Amino acid sequence: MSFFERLKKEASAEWRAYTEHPFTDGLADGSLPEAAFRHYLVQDYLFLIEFARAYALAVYKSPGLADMREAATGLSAILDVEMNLHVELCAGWGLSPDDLERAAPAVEVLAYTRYVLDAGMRGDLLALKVALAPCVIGYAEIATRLAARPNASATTNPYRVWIAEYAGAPYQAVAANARAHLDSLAERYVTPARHAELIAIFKEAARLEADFWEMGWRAGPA
Ligand SMILES: Cc1ncc(C[n+]2csc(CCO)c2C)c(N)n1
Repeated sequence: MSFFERLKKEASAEWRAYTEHPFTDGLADGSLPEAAFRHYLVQDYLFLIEFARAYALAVYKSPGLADMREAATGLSAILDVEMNLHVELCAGWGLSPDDLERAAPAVEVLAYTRYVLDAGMRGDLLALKVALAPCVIGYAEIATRLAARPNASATTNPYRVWIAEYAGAPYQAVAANARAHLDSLAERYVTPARHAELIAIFKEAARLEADFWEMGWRAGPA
């Protein structure tokens, strides 16, 4: 079993609560209230700014050049690709990138991003990549599941662009690379004594992902 599979198995309750959250079903069939999606997306823009810092920290924490390049690719995927999706979708509501940057961050954004940055600052690159894994690999898994649903790509589904972005080949390749890199780091740096520490980090990050969906979900009409 790969290191990533092992993490997922050990954290199966947290992983399911995150990847099968009702918010994701609402995206798949288009039933998610717009207010919920909008709140999520604005907060996610702020989240991505902080996540870019975590990838920059991964560059700094990299023992070798190959690790550094992998982290730099992740940084660029956020700043040059993923945030464009947010800017385009938010422009549809009349929100500019400046408006997004000026929004007040929700506690869920602060909790998650501070947790990941702290795990990376006190730990090594492997600990940081374990904290980043639910985010990067989880979204690929979620989008693949959603894209297979009957209404996911229907023109009547307002969330089809979001699903297509994360289910599409370019993003799936980013996630596959992240997964392969995590497994290779684990081969180099995991010792039996570290398992508990790494599983705890993975569980916590998955739990904070579920809280992030929950934040969006609560912003929809009751
Ligand atoms: C709460 C939250 N979790 C995960 C992602 C997805 N994501 C964040 S960084 C990154 C790597 C490359 O862009 C990916 C896929 C998100 N947007 N928001």
